[in-house]
Amino acid sequence: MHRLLERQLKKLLPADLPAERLRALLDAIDAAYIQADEERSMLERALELSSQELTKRNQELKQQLQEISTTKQELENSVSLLNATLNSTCDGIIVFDQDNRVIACNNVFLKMFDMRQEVAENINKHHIRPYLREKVKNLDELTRLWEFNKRFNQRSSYCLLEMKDGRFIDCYTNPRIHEGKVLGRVWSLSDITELKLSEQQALFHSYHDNLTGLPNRTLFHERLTHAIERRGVQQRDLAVMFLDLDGFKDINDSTGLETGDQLLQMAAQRIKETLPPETTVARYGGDEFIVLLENIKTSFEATLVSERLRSAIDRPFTVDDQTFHLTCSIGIALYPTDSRDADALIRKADMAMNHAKSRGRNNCQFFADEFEILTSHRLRIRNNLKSALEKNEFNLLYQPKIALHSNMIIGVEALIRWRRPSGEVVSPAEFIPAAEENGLIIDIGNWVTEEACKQLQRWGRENHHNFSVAINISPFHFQHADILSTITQALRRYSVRPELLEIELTESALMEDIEHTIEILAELRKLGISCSVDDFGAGYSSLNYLKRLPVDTLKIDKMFIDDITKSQRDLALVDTMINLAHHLDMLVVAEGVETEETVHLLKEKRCDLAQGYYFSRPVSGKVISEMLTTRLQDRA
Ligand SMILES: Nc1nc2c(ncn2[C@@H]2O[C@H](COP(=O)(O)O[C@H]3[C@@H](O)[C@H](n4cnc5c(=O)[nH]c(N)nc54)O[C@@H]3COP(=O)(O)O)[C@@H](O)[C@H]2O)c(=O)[nH]1
Repeated sequence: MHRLLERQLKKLLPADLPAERLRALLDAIDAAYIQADEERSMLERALELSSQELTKRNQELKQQLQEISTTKQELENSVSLLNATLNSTCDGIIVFDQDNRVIACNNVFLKMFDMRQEVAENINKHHIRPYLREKVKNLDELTRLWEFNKRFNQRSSYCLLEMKDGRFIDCYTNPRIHEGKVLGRVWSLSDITELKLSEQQALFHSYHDNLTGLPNRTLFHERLTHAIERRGVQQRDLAVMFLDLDGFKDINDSTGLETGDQLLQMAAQRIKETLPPETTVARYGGDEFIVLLENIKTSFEATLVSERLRSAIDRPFTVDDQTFHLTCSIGIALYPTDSRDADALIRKADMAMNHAKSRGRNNCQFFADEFEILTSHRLRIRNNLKSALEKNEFNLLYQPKIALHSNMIIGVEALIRWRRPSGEVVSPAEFIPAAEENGLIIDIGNWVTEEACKQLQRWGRENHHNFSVAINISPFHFQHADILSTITQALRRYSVRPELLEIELTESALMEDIEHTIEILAELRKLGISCSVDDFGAGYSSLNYLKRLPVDTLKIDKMFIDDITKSQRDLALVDTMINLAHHLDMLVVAEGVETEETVHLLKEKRCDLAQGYYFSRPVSGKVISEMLTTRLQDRA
């Protein structure tokens, strides 16, 4: 204790205060001071400590604030990046949390579903369904996807939405997974309408014919196969009808492709309209159509349908003020009678159609087993042609052409024959079409040219000059081979004058590529080789082409000549053809003359030349030599 305080206390306290009590008092005061000192220093210490703590805390808080601000900045950056990303994709995006609440969606999504932002944000599973029902056609598909997502919440899933407004929307969903826990789902939606439409278009084109819009042969085959499968259960019959427009190629060749196309479209429409709406009608090829009749009870039903089809095609067609008359040939194969197999039914209906055609067109024919034999015969012919050429099984016969005013043979038509080693003679009417199919017609045509020139040389050596040979050139040969060089080489090889050779071309051959034809005929004419139009009137005769073509002779088809003695109409037609040819400075040959009466009438009508069994059947070159010698002797 401070000495001054101690002295003051002693002065104030009674002097008789016992020393031990004074001591105790002073000690107590001393102790109180010491304690107060201690407390003060403790307080000071405490104050000092809490100030340090506050400073530290303050610093920490500052740091935390800094961190929060940085985090906020980063968060804002991320959100803006996320929004920019969401809105820069072409896909609609919508993100859900685990309770199916919308967390985010982009503008594409809003536009896709014609939805406002606040509506999207408040979507929940209760009101989304009626909303989607209004827009989505195949809601079942979406329901299926939701169920799948619920069951397999860690998997991605997909569905295609068909919207009621015709759009197609592709939906992909992916789970949002964090540390193994599913936090929700991200849906990505793309509008694939254009893709889908072009896919549908491509699919349509692969199953339909471009020109007529009818199913094509692939689709027909599929439908027939399905119908056969269903038949197994239902036990009802089917009919496959093969329909081919008669002589359509000639029309196409003479009028041009555009008119031909329009006619095909009109014919397709007529066929469709004639049949019940559920019937499958397909375009099988150029002018071929095929029909599938389901649930027929008797073959008579098929006959009735084919009659309806034939009369529908029989009505005149008008294209650009031009009227066309078409007919068709129909072949029918029945399930299960003719076959239980789709390919076989089509093949047999085709065979029956070919048979209907060979019976004179505008016909309907049911399949019969013997057609298969006929077809295989045709196939055999086709396969044997090559070796026939190599083995020299062909020969030429010659049919005289008579000048009606003088009864003299002025030339011959060369007609090919095929004599098989067995002795069987195959008619050119059978093997020429087969040779045209397999391309051998060019080799055969070249052989005929060579052989005819060789024979002309022989006749020349026998002093039969000024006497021409006409050779038949097939359309395929004329259009696809270098006919000019074949002919000039053969003429040169056998030293034959070009004026002695004539070529015969049918109307269809002449019209196939008219400009090319005119060019070649002009070249031939320059060389001195003449040309005649064979079977005039049998094809689709166009006076327009006659005017333009450099042809010298017109050969009237046998079918017009046959009846001129009985039919005034036919006689009038032949008369008109003769006059027409004369006006165009052409000679006229009547084909297939068989009677004296016919010859008489032809002379009356001033026909120039005639050819036919009345004068002579086709005979060998040797017989022709004899004929020429006899006539020369007769004249002498
Ligand atoms: N590309 C080639 N085609 C040829 C060749 N040789 C013949 N052919 C063509 O084959 C078809 C059938 O010919 P073919 O059996 O020889 O019959 C011809 C005559 O024999 C026959 N004809 C002649 N006169 C009469 C008759 O009075 N009555 C009667 N019933 N038939 C008769 O007509 C055929 C002549 O036809 P066309 O040539 O049309 O004038 C036939 O289309 C031949 O063209 C060949 O080498 N190449």
